[in-house]
Order: sequence, then C-alpha cells, then structure tokens
Amino acid sequence: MTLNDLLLDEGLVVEGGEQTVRGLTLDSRKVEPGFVFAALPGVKVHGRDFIPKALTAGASVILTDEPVEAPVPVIAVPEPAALLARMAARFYPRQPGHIVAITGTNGKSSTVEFLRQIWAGAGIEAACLGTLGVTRGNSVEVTGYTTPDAVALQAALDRLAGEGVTHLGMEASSHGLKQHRMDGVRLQVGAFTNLTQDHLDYHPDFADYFASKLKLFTERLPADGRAVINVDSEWGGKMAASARERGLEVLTMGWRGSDLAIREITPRAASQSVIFAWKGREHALDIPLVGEFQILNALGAAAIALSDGVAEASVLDTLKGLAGVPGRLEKVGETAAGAPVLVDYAHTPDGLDKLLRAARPHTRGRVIVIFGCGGDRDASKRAKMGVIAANQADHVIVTDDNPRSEDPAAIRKAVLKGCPRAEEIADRAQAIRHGVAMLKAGDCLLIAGKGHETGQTVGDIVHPFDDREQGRAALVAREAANV
Ligand SMILES: CC(=O)N[C@H]1[C@@H](OP(=O)(O)OP(=O)(O)OC[C@H]2O[C@@H](n3ccc(=O)[nH]c3=O)[C@H](O)[C@@H]2O)O[C@H](CO)[C@@H](O)[C@@H]1O[C@H](C)C(=O)N[C@@H](C)C(=O)N[C@H](CCC(=O)O)C(=O)O
Ligand SMILES: Nc1ncnc2c1ncn2[C@@H]1O[C@H](COP(=O)(O)OP(=O)(O)OP(=O)(O)O)[C@@H](O)[C@H]1O
Ligand SMILES: N[C@H](CCC[C@H](N)C(=O)O)C(=O)O
Ligand SMILES: [Mg+2]
Repeated sequence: MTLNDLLLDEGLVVEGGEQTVRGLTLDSRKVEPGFVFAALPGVKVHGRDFIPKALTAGASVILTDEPVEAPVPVIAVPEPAALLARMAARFYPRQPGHIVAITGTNGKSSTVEFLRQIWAGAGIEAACLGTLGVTRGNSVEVTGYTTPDAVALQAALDRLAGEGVTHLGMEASSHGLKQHRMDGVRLQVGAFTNLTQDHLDYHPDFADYFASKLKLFTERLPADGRAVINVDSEWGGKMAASARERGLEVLTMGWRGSDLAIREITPRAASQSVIFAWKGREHALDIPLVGEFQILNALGAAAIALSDGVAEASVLDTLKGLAGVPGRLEKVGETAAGAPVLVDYAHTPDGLDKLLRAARPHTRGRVIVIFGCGGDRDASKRAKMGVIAANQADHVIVTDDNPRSEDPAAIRKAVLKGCPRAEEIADRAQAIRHGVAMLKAGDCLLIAGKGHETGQTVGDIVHPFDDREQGRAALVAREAANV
C-alpha cells in the first residue's frame, strides 16, 4: 500500500506519496524499514524526541503535529493521533461488519463479554476486545490495554474480520477516546454503563473525564448510529440527552430505563431472580450470577443485543446460562465449612462499594476484604476506598496492588487514612493466606483489585502473581493445617 493510499480523501498533498508503506507505529522502538512513525505528544515526553531513533530504524515517513526537519516526507497536522488512526484503518482495511463500543467507569469488560456470549448463543460469529484481551470462543489473546493503540486495534479488527467475525463488542476507555485510539473504527452502536471517580491522575478533572467518555456519542458514532444508555445515574441522563441532540437513535435501560426496564432483582444462593421488561413485555428468569452490578451488566448486554434484533427467546436462553467473567466476582473455592473466597476487579470507590454490597446478602457471617491501590494511578481514590471498606466490610486487610514506581508503604498509608482500624499486610500473598486462615463458617473473603491480572508490577518489574492461584493455594494450606 502506498502513502497516497493511506491518505486517500484526507486532502493532504505529500511529497513521496507513491512510496510503499510497510507498517505504522507510534513507538520508535517498534519502527522497521518503510514504516510511518507517528511522533505524538505524550503525557511524559513528545514523540518527536524519538524521530532520530525512528529514522535510524528505517522510518520512511514522519507524522507529527509541528513541522520538523527530516530526510523523509513529514506530515504535520494538528491532530496526528486522529490521522494515524484513520491511516491505520486504511492499512488494515477489514473490520467486523457490526461493532459495538461500550464506555463507562465500571462494567465495560463484563458487558462486552456478556454481549459476546449472547451473540454466540444466537449462532453469530462474535468476539470481544478489552481489558481481558481479544476473546473468541475459548481463546483469549492478551493486549495489555482496555482500548489498544490505534495501530494494534486496527490490526486486531482486520484479523478478526479475516477470521469471519461479524460482531464485535469493544471497550472504549476514556484514555482511548481522548487519545483518538478508536478514530478509525466503523461503529454502529455505542453503550454507556455508569460514571464515577477514576483516572484523575490522567484527566485534569472529572469534567474532562466525562467529556472524554461523551466523545463516543458526539464524535465516534456515525450520525445514523444507535446509543444504548444506562440512565440510572445523572451522567447517563446527560449522555442520552447529548446523543439525542445529535439525532442518534437512543435506547435507555436500567432501573429508570424505558426500553429495558428492570423491575426486580432478588439475590439467591448462587444466582439472582430477575424481572425486567423489554419494550413493555415482562420477562422473569434466574441468572446464575451474584451481585446486582453483574445483573446490570448482563441486562446492558441484553439491551444491546435485543436492539440489534437478536430474538428475545435466544437472549433469555443465554442469560439463564450466562458464564461469569474471569476475575469478576469469580469464586476460587471455599473452606471445608463452606466460607467462599472470591476474586474481583473492584479498583474504584464505586466498584468496591458495589462489590461489598453485593456480598452482603449472600453472607451470614463477616464480609472480609483484602485490597490495595495501584501506584501511578489516581491517588485521590485511595482514602475514599479505605472509607468505603471500613464502612461496608467487617474486617479489612490493606495490601499492595501494582505499586509501580511509587513507594508501596506510602500507598498503603494513604488507603489506611480512610480505614485506620484495618490490618496492614504488605505482601499480597501473605495477606491472602491470612484472610483465608481467619475465615469462619458463614464468612466470605473478597480479594479485590486485580481480578484477572497475572502479575504484580513493582517498579518496572512484573512479578508473576494471580489472586486466584494465591486464593486456591491458601485454601489448600489451610486444609493441610487442618483448620
Ligand atoms: C496515560 C496513558 O494513556 N499512557 C499511554 C500514552 O503514554 P504517554 O502519553 O505517557 O507517552 P509518553 O511516554 O509521554 O511518550 C509520548 C510518545 O512517545 C512515544 N515514545 C516513547 C518512548 C520511546 O522510546 N519511543 C517513543 O516513540 C510513545 O509511544 C508516545 O506515543 O501512550 C502510550 C503509547 O500509546 C501508551 O503506551 C501509554 O500507556 C501507558 C503504558 C498506560 O499505562 N496506559 C494506561 C493508563 C491506559 O491507557 N489505560 C487505559 C484505561 C484503563 C482502564 O480503565 O481499563 C486503557 O485503555 O488501557
Ligand atoms: N455496573 C457496575 N457498577 C459498579 N461497579 C461495577 C459494575 N460492573 C462492574 N463493577 C465493578 O468493577 C469491576 C471491574 O468490572 P469490569 O472489568 O467489567 O469493568 P471495566 O469498566 O471493564 O473496568 P476497566 O476500567 O478496568 O476496564 C468489577 O470487578 C466490579 O467490582
Ligand atoms: N486497568 C485499570 C485498573 C487497574 C487496577 C489495579 N490492579 C491497578 O493496578 O491500579 C488501570 O490501569 O487503572
Ligand atoms: Mg475493562
């Protein structure tokens, strides 16, 4: 493919446009001969600092925001990240025909996975893409991001389409939307779960966080697109109003939803009885998931599929047998007396609150929670999560969760400000062993924050670590000690 092909319809005149482009990247370390190197402004540095390295590695085109001197064609535009995304979409031309993007603070990974199951249950070739990676049937390929960079994303879409995937549910993170990672994606549907505090390390304030999420409806969806919005929060109402203003078809769901209206959710031992109405027609069923938030996610996925025209009977059938999402309220085992150990990915104040509330109706004894907060991430979450844990749990153990470049003790101290009576156990494996050892009949242990993650990042090093394995090992150790 030539550079001119990649710039088709962009209205740009570039010297050397007939040259063949062999690839694109925004990372100088990934440049190969014949590549376009996109030198983008970043949080820490500007990609232009790496242009010499990229040229040495063989970059044959530079895309950036200000004119620079270089011995190869330079394309300077005000929004190079957006142009990179559109060029990547031309370089990797195939995409699944039907793509749904889901945004919101919590529930994206769960909703895209439930949507994938609902589509697959209706015989559709479906996949989902997000924090857990690219999931198709039983195969999961880890990408490392919730919304991968534009080039990685377009390469994944092209491959999925080539493999026959027609329907894709993808997560739209606020980073992804703000950084134009999704600009080349041909979307049909956008969905919204909820909006509460997160990522205030990256977004200067909550308004910027909201504005980034809103872009899905105001900029990313085409004018004839559809929005499926959970309107239980004031933010959902605002998203729906903006989407309507733009002329999108808007469907609302949730306790306050009109198209999919939740009527009743009753917790059972290992499932929940749910009554909801779709377009006024009521359905009652048992969904084999615990936690009200999981039902909201499952019904969010159902609303999307139903609005696509998937048959009601098929959607209901899949909901009745829905499989849980890895690391989201995942039960890893129980003590001999039946006290469960669950792993969850709650890593925001609202997520932790919802998680602890979810456990309560299923627990006769104490709700015990182990959690920490990530380093180099929104520090203002820490004490708030401490307060929530102190208020909602009966026993709190504060430990480490990916301290990254920060001092782990300082992170724990910030969390403990909100829950001064909590136990502090720095080593996460030891915290888990301790939490499991203290379980009595009727108690429940929640290990929160890492979910499906398989590493603990300390400094630049990722140490192998999996809460689920650690939970199971601690149960075996407890058994061996005959507690
Ligand atoms: C905060 C954030 O979004 N960071 C992402 C961002 O980095 P940055 O703006 O800090 O980049 P920078 O280090 O200043 O560098 C500027 C530019 O120079 C380039 N560079 C840099 C070094 C080098 O040697 N050569 C080079 O070319 C970089 O690729 C970048 O384009 O752009 C980089 C290139 O795409 C990403 O790798 C990086 O992800 C970092 C590793 C990260 O941790 N991101 C997380 C926070 C993230 O994106 N999370 C969201 C949401 C998570 C969720 O809620 O689920 C996600 O979608 O995953
Ligand atoms: N609808 C919801 N409302 C509130 N909290 C939720 C909801 N769904 C999930 N959670 C909490 O958030 C955690 C993460 O869920 P999930 O992975 O589905 O969210 P996400 O939006 O993909 O998160 P991320 O921003 O990390 O990609 C869950 O483990 C749970 O604790
Ligand atoms: N994907 C999210 C959640 C990470 C959760 C937690 N394990 C942490 O490291 O903070 C993030 O990068 O902010
Ligand atoms: Mg996610």
